[in-house]
Amino acid sequence: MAAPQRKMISGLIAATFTPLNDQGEINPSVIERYVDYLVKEQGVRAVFVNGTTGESMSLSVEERKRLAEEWCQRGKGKLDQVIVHVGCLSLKESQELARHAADVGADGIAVISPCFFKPADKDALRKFLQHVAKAAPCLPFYYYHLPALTGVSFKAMDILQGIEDIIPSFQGLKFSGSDLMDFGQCVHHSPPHWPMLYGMDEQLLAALVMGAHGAVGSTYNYMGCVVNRLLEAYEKGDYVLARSIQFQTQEVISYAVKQGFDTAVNKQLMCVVSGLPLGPPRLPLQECPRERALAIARRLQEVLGRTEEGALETQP
Ligand SMILES: CC(=O)N[C@H](C=O)[C@@H](O)[C@H](O)[C@H](O)CO
Ligand SMILES: CC(=O)C(=O)O
Repeated sequence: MAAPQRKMISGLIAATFTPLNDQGEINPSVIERYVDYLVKEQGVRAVFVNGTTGESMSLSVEERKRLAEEWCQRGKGKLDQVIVHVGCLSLKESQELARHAADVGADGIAVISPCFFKPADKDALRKFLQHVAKAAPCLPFYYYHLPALTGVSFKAMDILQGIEDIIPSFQGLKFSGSDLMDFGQCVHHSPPHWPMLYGMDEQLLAALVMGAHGAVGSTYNYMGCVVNRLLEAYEKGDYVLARSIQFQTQEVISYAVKQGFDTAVNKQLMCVVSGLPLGPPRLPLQECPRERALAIARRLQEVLGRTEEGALETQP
């Protein structure tokens, strides 16, 4: 069965954090407020749930199901799309999550490569993806390319080539790598209705030039409103403004990197900026000192302020 036609996803997609309570249990009750925060405060209307940022590999299958369900339910009428990442080390678990995502009304599923036993070649990975996709044949399927974390670095282009023949529901790519030639080849050789989504927030503008339709990232949780202006400027052909906004987000991210930016720090930063009680990360990640997140938040505040002024300065 072919996947039904849905509106092609574009623009910014926030890779969501997983709310935990102080006991370290998932806390889905925060998700309703989280949705409202993204929509109202960040102008972000699409989410990528249970990915890297959501610490999916540290969650149980049951927890991932509960979170996917809550995001789909709470997002109804508010979010344009809820994409659920269902990649696991176990094919069976990925299939179970794919079926579940279809049952709870997700708009798409994404899968990374297994990364303990790694696929020996691109065909092994393509077969793995195919077997997951088959469990939810009506859901648009995205390949999530994340070589730095999976250690699986076949060219995304080699995974995509002719993939619609083995995965009829194949629908696009989330490319979290820095190889813009590979990304460009994916754009060049894919049908125009496959969204090509870029995942390194610090160099989104370069990916837009290369043909990205949108972006999935962690920083859109708290810099979505700023990066939306980058997208607008790019659409209008104001590359000077687009670049100055990208430079500003780079300043925030590079400052954060100097403070030891990882998913734990990122989550704490989101708590500080949004006021949402997202709780600690789960082991093996460890909570970062609040002072560190506050310092990054302050930098962010300064830079976002400058973005406003910078934007005004370049207006005609
Ligand atoms: C590995 C990882 O989590 N990547 C995120 C999503 O793809 C990004 O949004 C980064 O957090 C961001 O680009 C900052 O480096
Ligand atoms: C950032 C991203 O795409 C993820 O959390 O998976």
